[in-house]
Amino acid sequence: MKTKLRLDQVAKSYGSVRALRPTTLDVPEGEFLTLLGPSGSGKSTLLQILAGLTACDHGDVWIDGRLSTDTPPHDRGIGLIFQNYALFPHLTVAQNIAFPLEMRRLPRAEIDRRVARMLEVVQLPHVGDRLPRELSGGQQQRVAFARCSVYEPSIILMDEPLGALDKRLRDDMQTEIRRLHKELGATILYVTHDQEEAMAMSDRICLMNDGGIAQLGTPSEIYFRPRSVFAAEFVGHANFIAPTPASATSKCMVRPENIRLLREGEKADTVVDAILEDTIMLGAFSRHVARLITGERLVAVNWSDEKGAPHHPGETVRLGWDACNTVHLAAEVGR
Ligand SMILES: Nc1ncnc2c1ncn2[C@@H]1O[C@H](COP(=O)(O)OP(=O)(O)OP(=O)(O)O)[C@@H](O)[C@H]1O
Repeated sequence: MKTKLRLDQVAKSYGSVRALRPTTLDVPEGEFLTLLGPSGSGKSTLLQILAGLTACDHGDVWIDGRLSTDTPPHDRGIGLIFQNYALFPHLTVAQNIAFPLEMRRLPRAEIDRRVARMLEVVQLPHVGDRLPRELSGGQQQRVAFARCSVYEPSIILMDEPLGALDKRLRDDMQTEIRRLHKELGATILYVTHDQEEAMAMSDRICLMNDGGIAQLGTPSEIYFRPRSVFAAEFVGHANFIAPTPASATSKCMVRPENIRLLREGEKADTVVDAILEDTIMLGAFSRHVARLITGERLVAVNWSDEKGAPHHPGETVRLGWDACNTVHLAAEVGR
């Protein structure tokens, strides 16, 4: 697969603040890559360097196989969408979308054709004559996407584009952005600090911490095979368990759905006794919280069982998990 974007040992500091440690990252053409991480982990800095809006102190940026470290933003062929995607309030939706094409002095007929097509793509064919304030937040977001995509950038950078929207609208827009990604075939770099959003949307997730890449992998790899305590805790719930004497790692982890509340006589590679503190029935799943003699709490999420004996807080239960579901963690990966 052709590499679309490459960061080679790119680093950035603001005075004494190290916003980005020397970072190397390859993004293949057509990939949807999400930068996920806590506030201040360097996500926006990385995106801004790619966009050319911030200069890096060290390293190089390659776009489409061309050295682009010093290329000005408007010559990078990159579309940008940020959280405060300001549409021009005094221009109609169609005029907003046409704007980048007018800047590029395309013929009028070509502009009209592309604007009409983009309005179809974002499924807003009838709002071209409206002003932005006559649209809902989600519709405005789609217009912003149309304005950014209309000149067909092959790379689109999005920094928390759904941050300002409510949950329902976010869900709809996530689906919409995925659909547009497929339709346009663009390479998308997407910044969020919302792990569920990252899981739902990405081909790969670049998990960032403390100005560096903590882990790079598919959503499934990051969830099931986190390499560090940070990665295990940042994505999903992590049950930390004592490492076996033979293992060289400092900590081990099991996901809640891999810990079973064992029935009478049921076996598992590791079995521990615990006091059940709480059971919450969530529909298809039930979530159990149990305390070990050592005081640690484990969370188990199992299929709900209508016919099984009901569980009560305070009762002693047996929890079990299998060796293949035990993940060995290195504490300091990515630091
Ligand atoms: N212009 C600036 N001047 C000084 N420090 C900055 C500047 N921009 C970013 N920083 C610092 O660099 C670090 C990384 O910031 P960055 O915005 O890249 O993080 P982020 O992961 O995008 O965070 P958030 O999710 O809060 O947007 C932070 O410590 C931040 O305070």
